[in-house]
Amino acid sequence: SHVEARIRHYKWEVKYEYKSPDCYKKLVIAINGRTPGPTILAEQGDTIVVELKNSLLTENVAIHWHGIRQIGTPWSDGTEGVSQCPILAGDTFTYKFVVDRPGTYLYHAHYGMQREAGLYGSIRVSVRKGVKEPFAYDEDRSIILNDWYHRSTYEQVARLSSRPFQWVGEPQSLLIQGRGSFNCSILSTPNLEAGACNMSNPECSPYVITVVPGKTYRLRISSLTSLSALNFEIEGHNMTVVEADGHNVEPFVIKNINIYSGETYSVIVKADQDPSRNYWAASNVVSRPLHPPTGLAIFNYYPNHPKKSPPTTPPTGPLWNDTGYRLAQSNAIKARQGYILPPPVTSDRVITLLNTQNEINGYRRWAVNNVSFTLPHTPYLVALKENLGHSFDQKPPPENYDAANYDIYQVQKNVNATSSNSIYRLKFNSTVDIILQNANTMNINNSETHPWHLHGHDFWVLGYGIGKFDPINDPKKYNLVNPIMKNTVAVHPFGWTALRFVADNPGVWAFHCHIEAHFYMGMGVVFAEGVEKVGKLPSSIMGCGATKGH
Ligand SMILES: O=C1O[C@H]([C@@H](O)CO)C(O)=C1O
Repeated sequence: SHVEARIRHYKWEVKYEYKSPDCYKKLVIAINGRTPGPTILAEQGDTIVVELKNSLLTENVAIHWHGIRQIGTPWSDGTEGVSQCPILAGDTFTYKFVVDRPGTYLYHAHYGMQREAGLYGSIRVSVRKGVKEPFAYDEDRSIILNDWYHRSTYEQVARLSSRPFQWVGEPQSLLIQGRGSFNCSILSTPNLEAGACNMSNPECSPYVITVVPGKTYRLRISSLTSLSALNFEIEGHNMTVVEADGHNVEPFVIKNINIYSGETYSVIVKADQDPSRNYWAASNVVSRPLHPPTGLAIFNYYPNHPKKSPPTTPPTGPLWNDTGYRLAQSNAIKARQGYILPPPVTSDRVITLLNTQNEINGYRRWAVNNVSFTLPHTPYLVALKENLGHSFDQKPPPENYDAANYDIYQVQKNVNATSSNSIYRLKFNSTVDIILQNANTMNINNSETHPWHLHGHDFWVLGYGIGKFDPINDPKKYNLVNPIMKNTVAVHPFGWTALRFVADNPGVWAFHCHIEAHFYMGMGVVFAEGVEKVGKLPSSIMGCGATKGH
């Protein structure tokens, strides 16, 4: 039977407010007074309308709908410099798009480094009424994991753009659904003025997941960290992974889950342990040696008091440098039987992207194939669709690097890079393979984890490896049988990840490292396809650069 799709209308006001998510008071960017912002709850096929008022007073904004492909509405992707001009302070902008598939998605700021100021939230799209999911549960909960910095986003970008380079450092705390606990006693006295840090502030009491003994829970766990790769665990409980980035996964049971910024997972957890006590739900940083204390929430068995501390020591997570452990989980994820969308067996084009840390005029940058990404002042979508001439670099970025002579285990001999508005023009409906190749940073014996996120598409994850990608032998090992489709995937230290996607969504789409500082420092590219098929652009996305007065 035909079910009428609904319009879900939201009115949001984006505003700076003082909040204490981890007990330390700072300015955050809130939506209707909240961080994380309101959860968007919808059903497959619904239209989401978000009327966004920018009340930041002196700052622009843009919001990206992470995992939503924006088919037919590329101007609603919310990516400043790519799909729209920024929303000016005082202006109201309306995002309108269809959530065409069920699953767990996110939204967050996509302008400068505003995401890390707290502008983010969940999108949960349920199956149409009458449609049965291949797994059962009694309750459905969304939990966003995050890391948290005490410096303002202005200080962060100023540090990253300074010479000599000033790294943003490790976050001060880890948040679970917007709550963390910073140890105020380690602050020097002057910072304590006016109660700037108060560990008994109710705003930073741990998030509580209340469960009824014997019931089964679908927990939608996602990460929007600025920097950290995380491992999440519910003490004493196994988790069965059933969904990743909106796709059903062949179920697998794990004790804890590695999750990278921009990823979403659904896990099934049964409240089947000793109900006389509570348990810790914990997030721990992996892949970096220095890290903030464990992020803690309480897995509360009803009717115990939700604030009753579990009697045990919280889980500390796996060894931070156990890449093999994380690689094994990456390899364990397969598309679920009955839900497999097989990839085309061959591709039309292979683009290899070497990820390196570089310098330009002494400024620290990240680059792919030695080209560091900068956003143009005129959004590509408008520039291409309206033929606004040379408002961005026309020179195609490199499709490869000198693999035969490049040692991924050494600091690059010449760290100097160039910069560009790197845009790859893809033939409409062509099949494209991307090989993401990781390498040593500018520090000896160091390679980091990079979660890459693609806008406007899902890609098949064909394979992972450690070491340099072998273009002859590694493709023979690709999983073309039941690869999972995702929109965000990890590239492990000194490793490679191979992806395939079909360029079938008219528009211009960013593809970038989801680490906030790394994209800001140039770790990204842009894909354009079928722009001539894009409908009439709304004038509301214009008003900057060459689009002024257009
Ligand atoms: O971009 C980065 O800079 C630092 C470090 O390499 C600076 O030395 C780091 O860990 C990053 O991810």
